[in-house]
Amino acid sequence: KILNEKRDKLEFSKVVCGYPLSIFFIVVNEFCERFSYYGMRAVLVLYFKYFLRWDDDLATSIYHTFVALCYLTPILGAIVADSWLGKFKTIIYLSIVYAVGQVAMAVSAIHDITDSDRDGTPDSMTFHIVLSMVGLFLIALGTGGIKPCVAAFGGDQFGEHQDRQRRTFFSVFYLCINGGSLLSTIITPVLRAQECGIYSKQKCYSLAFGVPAALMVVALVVFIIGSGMYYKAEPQGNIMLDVCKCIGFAIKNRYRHRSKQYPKRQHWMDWAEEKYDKLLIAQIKMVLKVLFLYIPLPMFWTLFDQKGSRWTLQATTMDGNFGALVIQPDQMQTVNPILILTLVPIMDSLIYPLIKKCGLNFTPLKRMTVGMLLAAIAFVCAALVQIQIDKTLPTFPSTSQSQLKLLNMGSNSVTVKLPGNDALILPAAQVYPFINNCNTKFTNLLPETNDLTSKPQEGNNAIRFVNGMKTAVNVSTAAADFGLIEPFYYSNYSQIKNGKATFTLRSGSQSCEYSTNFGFGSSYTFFIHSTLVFGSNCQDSVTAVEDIKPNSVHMALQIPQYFFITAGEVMFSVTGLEFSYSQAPSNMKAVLQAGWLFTVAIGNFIVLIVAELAKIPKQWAEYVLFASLLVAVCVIFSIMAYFYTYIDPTEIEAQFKKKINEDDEDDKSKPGKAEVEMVKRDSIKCHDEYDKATQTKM
Ligand SMILES: N[C@@H](Cc1ccc(O)cc1)C(=O)NCC(=O)O
Repeated sequence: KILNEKRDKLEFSKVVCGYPLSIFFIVVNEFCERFSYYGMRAVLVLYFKYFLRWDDDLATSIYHTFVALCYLTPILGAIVADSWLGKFKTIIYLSIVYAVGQVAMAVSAIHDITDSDRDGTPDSMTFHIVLSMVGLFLIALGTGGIKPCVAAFGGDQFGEHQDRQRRTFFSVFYLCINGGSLLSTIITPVLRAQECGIYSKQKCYSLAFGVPAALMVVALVVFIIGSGMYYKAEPQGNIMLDVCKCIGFAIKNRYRHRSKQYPKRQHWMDWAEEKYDKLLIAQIKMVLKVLFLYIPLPMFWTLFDQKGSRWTLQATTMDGNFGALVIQPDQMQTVNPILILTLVPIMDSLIYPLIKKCGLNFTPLKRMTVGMLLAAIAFVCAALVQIQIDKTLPTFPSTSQSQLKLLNMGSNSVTVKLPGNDALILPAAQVYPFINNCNTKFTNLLPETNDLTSKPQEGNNAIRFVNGMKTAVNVSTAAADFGLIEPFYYSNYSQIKNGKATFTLRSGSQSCEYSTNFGFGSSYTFFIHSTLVFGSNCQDSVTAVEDIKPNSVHMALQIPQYFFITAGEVMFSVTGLEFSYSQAPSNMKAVLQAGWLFTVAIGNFIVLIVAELAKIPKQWAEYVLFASLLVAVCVIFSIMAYFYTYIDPTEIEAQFKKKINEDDEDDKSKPGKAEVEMVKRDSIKCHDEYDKATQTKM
């Protein structure tokens, strides 16, 4: 009945170029949903840091917890879909939850709501924190819950004879994911940078969250419009409960019959045969076989998800000047979806057919193995880039050392003699950095200062001023205020972005301007000469002393690592998504999709654990460690894959149903046995549906 219903539905539904029209609504829905998710995610850490005023550690932890939660909730969504509501209703209900969550985030970012004194900052941070946490929880529930359902629901729209089209669908589906995420990761940071507000203008996080919220509503509406065209498989009872009970019974029964007197069975699940239907046992075997194969997979995601963390940090120590275009470190991540949009069509229409033409059978599991190797190569590239960067980094004092910097404020060179060191000549307006073991004490040389102990963060430049004049000077730029600097004293460091900066130097009512260009990640001490005359050009009266060189390794060097990780993603992830669908029994498609997504969640946890425990001092060595781990895991996976036999679940299910049907016919001719069988079958819910399906099919 089910198969016939599906065939009827598919025959009735409109077909465009061999594809069911319903697919159009599903891919547009995915495009909008991914826009919503990645758009919101792109500004989330900044929202925590600058709106909620959390420190870096708290912001990063909550961010990663949220991402991990988004990949844990698919299990919940899949269970609800496969056992209770069906995929269609699950997608609708959870999309509403999702949209409410996005709206909650947008509202939580309106500072005016609690800004009663109208000073631009919220007065009750608790309100904003609670609302945003509720919002994030609903989003995680929604995005994760619908994720396995949408992919599986799309797969359901194809008939048995449409294998090729279904494979293409999964590729197009992946393109839509990346099209949506690419657009949103470009757009939402721009929206965030706008200023908005009712009483006072602040960075517009509410707009940056509001647009993704609107897109989620669009996703829901588009999905509902397609409603009449979908094939909607009915859920077949609480299948997960049946599966758990069946596995539990098999284990218990096996344990009860552990003595040697009982003959062994082919598979440990066969110990459930006394109580459970053979079809259900066969379906569980299919799922377990695939889940077993999933065990090594989280390692791929462990490497893949470091794009957003370690690789972005690496980019902060690099030069992002691409001529007309200046790329910020976090914008480098958009290389991934851009490459996906080019690589998926190339792979599908050129590389895979070419490999097939060469007579090679490039099976899904082989593709996934190659995908893992490519990700390992990407990390080797990252390590090589890191080695280049390390060569350009300054030497900072270790915990047992101190640093002394001497600045000659005079107009002539001076000779300096430090205890236990040779005399040195220090030219005018120059800094001499001196790293010294803590046991040598210098007294009365310089007042205590908090100097830099690492490269400036996020590709910014750390700038300070030293005032060599006899009068106090006020220094400011559009982005920073250095305050009033007393005579022969220095300001604190301020962070300045790359590009041209103009500093205004002011003393009383008089002022002058000093302009200069900055690269990425440098540090300068600007020395204001005693000869400066306000009201005239002060360009020649300020000397820039370079404390830390600007980043000199170009960000373009990250492109090879992005290329390899994305090529790996196309081979691993796009293939894995389709593999999880095609190898799942009909009643557990969403569950296996959720299993696939669960490997992503585990991968994210491994990042957190390894980063915490390993504490490898050299970043390049950590990259090499991750690459080696993935190669080791890849070898294990290829051995497991070698022993995996591909199945056609529809075919197996049909054979079982046919067999059950034949047995039924036999039983009808044997008086009394049919009743016994009926009682047995009543206890297995899914059995009936399949039985009927086979009868109609035949
Ligand atoms: N390639 C990722 C999407 C992506 C986009 C932008 C980024 O900065 C990072 C990742 C992908 O396709 N993921 C699968 C998914 O379902 O989201």
